[in-house]
Amino acid sequence: MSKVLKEYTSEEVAKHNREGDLWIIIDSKVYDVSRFADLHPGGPTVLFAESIAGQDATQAFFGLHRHEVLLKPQFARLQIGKILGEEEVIKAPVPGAISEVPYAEPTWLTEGYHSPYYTDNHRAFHKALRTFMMEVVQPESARCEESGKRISQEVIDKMSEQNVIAMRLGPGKHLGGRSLMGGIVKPEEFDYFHEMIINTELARFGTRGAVDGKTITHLLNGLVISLPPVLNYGSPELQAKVVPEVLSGKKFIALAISEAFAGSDVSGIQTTAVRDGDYWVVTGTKKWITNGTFADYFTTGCRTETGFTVILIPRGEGVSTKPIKTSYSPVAGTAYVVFNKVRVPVANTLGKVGAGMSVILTNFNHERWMVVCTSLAAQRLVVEEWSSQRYVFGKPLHSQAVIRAKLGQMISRVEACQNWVESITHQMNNMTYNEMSSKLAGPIGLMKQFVSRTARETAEDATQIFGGRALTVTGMGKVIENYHRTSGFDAILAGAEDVLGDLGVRQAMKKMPKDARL
Ligand code: HEM
Repeated sequence: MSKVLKEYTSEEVAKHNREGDLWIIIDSKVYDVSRFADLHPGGPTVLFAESIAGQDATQAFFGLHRHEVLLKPQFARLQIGKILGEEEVIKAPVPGAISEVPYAEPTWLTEGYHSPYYTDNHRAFHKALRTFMMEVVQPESARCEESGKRISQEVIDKMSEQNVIAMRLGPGKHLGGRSLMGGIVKPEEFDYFHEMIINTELARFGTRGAVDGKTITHLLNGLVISLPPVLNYGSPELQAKVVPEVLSGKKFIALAISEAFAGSDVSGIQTTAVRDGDYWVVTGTKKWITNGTFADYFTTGCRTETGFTVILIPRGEGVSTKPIKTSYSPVAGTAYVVFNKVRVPVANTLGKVGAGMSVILTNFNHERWMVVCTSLAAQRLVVEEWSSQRYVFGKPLHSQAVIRAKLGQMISRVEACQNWVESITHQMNNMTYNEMSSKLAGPIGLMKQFVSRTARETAEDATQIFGGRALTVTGMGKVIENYHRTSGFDAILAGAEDVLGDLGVRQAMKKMPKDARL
């Protein structure tokens, strides 16, 4: 129940203007900061200034703090009343609401614009999902940001109740019989635009890596890349055991391909699996394994007598993991994994022995497209940050032409990427799996290269605009700092940027008509 707030006049507030008896007004709300002053991260003296103590400090406050500061319970309780006859102007975000900041949302979500791709069902799904994310996932995500711990089982359970985990794998038979977002979308209706909505909403929390976005995104990314080989190539018995455990969020799974020796170069892999009756004996190490520190299963690339084979290894005797420190979140559980003579039933082989390459390749296009979606959403969030510009020489920063030029570039990039990914998503919705493999591998490679390059350009531009603020992990520039630090990851995850650009051109060259001449 919200408490009834006392009402004061500005004159009454002005009387409390000294150390030990200090009130201020922010956006019509009256705060008693008498005792807080000594604890204030910006120090007490700034609060004693003549223009602040007992005064309306709205502009000074919003020039130095994000709005979320006032919403934190420990600071919200400093409010003792409001100014008589005035109402707050700056409102807390409403779960599910669409941002009104220009270009903060794609056009399909912007009032008065149209899209050929999204139906009313996509819109209803989006609204329900954003509300759920803001109410359930975002607060947990913020807690994890501070603690460095992975998200709680309770939140994972809530996500699996809505079948968010299953939906992250995209359309398909694994959705059969499930109630998706409380039944808003039927399993057979669920398409790649629904999945794109999930990917973008997950990445929309404002910070990546150590914080919100990737906390959650990465927790589930391990699954998105490692479960499809089980779904597509596991024996019925293996699927019946593993898939429900993972999709209900009770167990975790990681893709274990890359090694310190070989990066993602599958031909250089040194982890071996040697047959011993009905068992494989697996020995070797894996590096950079997303979700590895807490995974219960590892979809593992092994060298076998006849080539490269993928085997599902449960955590057990001989499996050990240790965290790798990266420049983003420990919550992603990035691990170094050691397999020491691990005995795994041969029945855990995914696909044919020696045919592991096709098992791994099956999912590449989908994974790269997913990275594009999440990277794009994070890029758009950086564009949204331009709404909170600091004042320089008495004017908002964007009154400078040089800043507007940068903003123009940032907006153009995010809109170009958005249009490209929507066009590709439309193709995915209308192609068979084989058509996607032959027609989209190249364009998705090129698109991923483009999106991750623009990400870094935008990170640079935003850093210049935000100046020193963009260097600090907390405070006004925190979204930019995080984006600048982590946007380069998307250039590496799911295939290095240059390699993917090259793949795109090589695929196109294959389709060049023999008689093409100028
Ligand atoms: C209810 C009132 C206030 C609360 C709860 C509050 C809280 C905070 C917090 C949490 C920070 C750390 C920000 C971060 O890095 O995450 C901070 C920093 C700061 N605050 Fe406040 N503050 C209040 C009022 C004010 C006012 C009125 C001023 C006016 C001058 C002010 C000046 C500063 C400064 C200069 C910093 C350091 C900013 C920086 O490092 O960039 N604060 N405050």
